[in-house]
Amino acid sequence: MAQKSIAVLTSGGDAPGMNAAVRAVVRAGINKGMRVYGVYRGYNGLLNGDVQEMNLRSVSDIIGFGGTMLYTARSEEFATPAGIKKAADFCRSIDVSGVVVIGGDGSFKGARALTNAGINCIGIPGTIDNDIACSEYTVGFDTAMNTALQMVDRIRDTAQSHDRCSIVEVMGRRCGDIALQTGIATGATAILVPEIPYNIERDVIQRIVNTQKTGKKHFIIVVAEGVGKVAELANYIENRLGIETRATILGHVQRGGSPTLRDRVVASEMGFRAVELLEKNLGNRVVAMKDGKIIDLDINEALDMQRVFDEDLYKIAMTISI
Ligand SMILES: Nc1ncnc2c1ncn2[C@@H]1O[C@H](COP(=O)(O)OP(=O)(O)O)[C@@H](O)[C@H]1O
Ligand SMILES: O=P(O)(O)OC[C@H]1O[C@](O)(COP(=O)(O)O)[C@@H](O)[C@@H]1O
Ligand SMILES: [Mg+2]
Repeated sequence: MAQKSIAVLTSGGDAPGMNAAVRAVVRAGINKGMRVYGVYRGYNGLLNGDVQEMNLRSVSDIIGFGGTMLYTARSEEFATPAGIKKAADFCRSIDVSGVVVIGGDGSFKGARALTNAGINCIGIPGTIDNDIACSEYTVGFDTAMNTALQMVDRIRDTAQSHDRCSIVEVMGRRCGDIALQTGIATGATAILVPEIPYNIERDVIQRIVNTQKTGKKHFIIVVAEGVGKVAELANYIENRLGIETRATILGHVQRGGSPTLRDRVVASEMGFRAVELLEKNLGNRVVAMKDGKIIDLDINEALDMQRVFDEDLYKIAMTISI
């Protein structure tokens, strides 16, 4: 029987742990007797023929590195019928029958389109945002949260020294998970997320005033990117309460850095599962986490799911940060 060839690519925003997933795909594939190609710069690599056959040593020493050794991109050309056909034709030209796509929901739509064009694709959730509905965990989330935690702890030191209020915006696109987790872990007086409608007077000002009454003099407010407007909020608090207030947007610092143990382990498990699926000639599936276990499910089912925000955790945060 001819040797099976598969490929692996990273797409959309990078996330710490993507390298660990690439390593797992390459090593598991070779271990199963497959030829494994690394595709550079997301789907663009399939359009430009920018691929390299990997060996066991091609992925040495990358498990602890942030970013992605395969680089990543957002490709407009790929997301067209002509682009998808071109990518599928290129895969056929090098005998690649399956592709592991490590990325977010946009990348999964691309994986579905490529599978429909005849190349089996398996998605692995790789994004710091944790915004993939089908999976309770996405590779990169733990590292990003821990980076945000360290940064907010530092901001708290200076806010405390100056009796100030500090507002910190964290990433997450339309998802408030990084904000919620970071807010709890840093004891934020208020946490604003896009999933929960808020009222500035009730959910920020009143919470600050209540804690002032019990002697608190510095305040951390964590705001999700999907809520934004942190400079306006800082002005509002300063004018309304006379508390000196500073706003910080953490930004891309959250996307970098060495992946945590959790991200390395989950990425390794997910990469291995993706190769097992391709070995069985399955496509159009997404690897995910459910109840702490690695599962896989149909990509259409995955893309149709609606994310559920952890309102119970939000209520706990609001109850104990007083
Ligand atoms: N509906 C779609 N059909 C085909 N390809 C898509 C589709 N949506 C996104 N893609 C491809 O996936 C890439 C990454 O998607 P994007 O939404 O930017 O990031 P992420 O995967 O992190 O959510 C896009 O640049 C595009 O090439
Ligand atoms: O790096 P860019 O293009 O500025 O994009 C920023 C966005 O990417 C993210 O960091 C990660 O999102 P994706 O994984 O979906 O690409 C978001 O939190 C943020 O909104
Ligand atoms: Mg996304």
